[in-house]
Amino acid sequence: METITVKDLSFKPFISEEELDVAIKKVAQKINEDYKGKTPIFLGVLNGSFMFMGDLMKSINLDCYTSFVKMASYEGTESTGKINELIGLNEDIEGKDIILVEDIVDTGNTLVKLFDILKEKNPKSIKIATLLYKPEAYNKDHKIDYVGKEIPNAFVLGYGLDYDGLGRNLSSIYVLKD
Ligand SMILES: O=P(O)(O)OC[C@H]1O[C@H](OP(=O)(O)OP(=O)(O)O)[C@H](O)[C@@H]1O
Ligand SMILES: Nc1nc2[nH]cnc2c(=O)[nH]1
Repeated sequence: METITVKDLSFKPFISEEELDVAIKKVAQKINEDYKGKTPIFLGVLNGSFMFMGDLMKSINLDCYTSFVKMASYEGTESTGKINELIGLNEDIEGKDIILVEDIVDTGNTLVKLFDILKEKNPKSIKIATLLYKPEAYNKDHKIDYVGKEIPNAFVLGYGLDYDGLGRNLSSIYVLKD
């Protein structure tokens, strides 16, 4: 694996496909144990989670539902400021066990917004599974239940994660070269 260039930036190899595979299977195994006998709804957060979700679900052996949501944020009026809307949730989640699937938790802003919106729909439980987690950047109190890999506070690319829309198709993770 070599250095790659995406637009104006150079990235170097960071997490190989093999390492990702091991991390994902570990997360799946833990979820399989924790949710034995339950029928959770896995909710992938688009766009970034599509690859993780695909590989994770192949190792989940529970009866489960699989769906995707997306956060859309737009400018409201002066008094309402930025409005965050959850789109794509068609199922009724009341009384259901939800597992939110993210590619990365960085500051935690996205996670907290999603959590607040979902909580209003009265699910039985909401847990978070993320492939990558940046502990140095995270500034929220919310517990992150399943983490594939902890990484330093650097910009990463590939396996669903983009730079300006590009690079999501890379099958491993790269990090910005300094
Ligand atoms: O913890 P945070 O600082 O909120 O960052 C994490 C979020 O950022 C990325 O999504 P983004 O908004 O870039 O959308 P995308 O998945 O479509 O790329 C990523 O997929 C997470 O959802
Ligand atoms: N591509 C990419 N998106 C992110 N969103 C939050 N953190 C990151 C990151 O390190 N890389």
